[in-house]
Amino acid sequence: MPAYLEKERAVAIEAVERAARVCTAVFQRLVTDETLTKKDKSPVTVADFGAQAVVNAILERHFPDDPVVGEEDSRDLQGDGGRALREKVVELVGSALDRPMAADEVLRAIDRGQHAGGPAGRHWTLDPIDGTKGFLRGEQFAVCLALVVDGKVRLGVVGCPNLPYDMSRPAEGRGVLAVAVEGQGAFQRRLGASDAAEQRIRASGVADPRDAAVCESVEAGHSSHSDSAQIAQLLGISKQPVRMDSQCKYVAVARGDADIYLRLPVSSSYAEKIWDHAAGNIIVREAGGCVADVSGRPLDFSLGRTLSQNAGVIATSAGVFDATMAAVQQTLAGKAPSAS
Ligand SMILES: Nc1ncnc2c1ncn2[C@@H]1O[C@H](COP(=O)(O)O)[C@@H](OP(=O)(O)O)[C@H]1O
Ligand SMILES: [Mg+2]
Ligand SMILES: [Mg+2]
Ligand SMILES: [Mg+2]
Repeated sequence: MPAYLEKERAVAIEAVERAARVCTAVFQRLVTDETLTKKDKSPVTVADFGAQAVVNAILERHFPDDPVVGEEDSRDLQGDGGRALREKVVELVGSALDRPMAADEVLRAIDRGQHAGGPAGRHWTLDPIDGTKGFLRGEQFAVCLALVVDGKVRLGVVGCPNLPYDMSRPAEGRGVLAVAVEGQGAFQRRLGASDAAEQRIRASGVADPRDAAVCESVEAGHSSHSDSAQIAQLLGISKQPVRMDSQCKYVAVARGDADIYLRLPVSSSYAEKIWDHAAGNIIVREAGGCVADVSGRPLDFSLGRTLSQNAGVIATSAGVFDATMAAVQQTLAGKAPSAS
């Protein structure tokens, strides 16, 4: 009998591998001149669209009935205004899939990501490039894909093209793919390698919070750096936090490079998106770590496209979770983030 989600796992890995290749190819060629700005002010590039089209086309081929909750939509690629960008995306997708796709097929593939999500049945959730700002800076970013069944994340894949495979030996190359299926543990393999040997990964065994390493977003607009400094002080941590974009932070906790990932709300009106957390969440939990929001509640992926009942994210190795939550609550008590 095949293992639970065996085919889904293999297809998700293939999709993330191909999308990661799209992203790195674009970075080499286009990133300098093809940036536009979405309404939410986050930069989005031809690579976001190309990667979403590639992943959705692969998912559709293998699982035609599965809907997708994806970050991007094709609006910026439509009509005369979108022509130049559309042509680049179509060319990119054709070369990534080894077969040409017509423009309308590419737009349709991107818009397969418009599903509303929710508690019933299966859906995938995709962030074609998480950490867009890191991508544009040539730093960390990740291609993130997860499968949600009956409101719970059951499979997650995070591809990190710029993350060293082994942090203690950075000269040995970059490119990590982390994968986890519910109940089966978390693993890493080299991204883009013909040798796809997998290695089990585990969160750290650190027990004394003073020894913990903290990671957080590079962007102070995504997570409060001043609150994290206060939390670190309460925990007696003297080391500076490591700042890194994207769900690479979950991978860092899942393999013990870091012990605590803090994502502390800056605005009370911002709802975290499911594609920003689904894959990383299961990878940390299957590596033996813990994930909750700033109130200690588990992240609820059953409510649609956002984590509307959660605020912020705290992911840690198991031994420092309680102490971290206590310091988070002490720091945030009576401090409501602004509504802007
Ligand atoms: N005010 C805010 N608070 C928290 N996260 C935010 C935010 N505004 C944007 N983001 C999200 O932060 C993600 C990047 O996370 P990080 O800061 O950990 O690298 C972005 O994903 P994209 O880069 O896919 O757009 C975006 O969805
Ligand atoms: Mg975005
Ligand atoms: Mg994202
Ligand atoms: Mg994104």
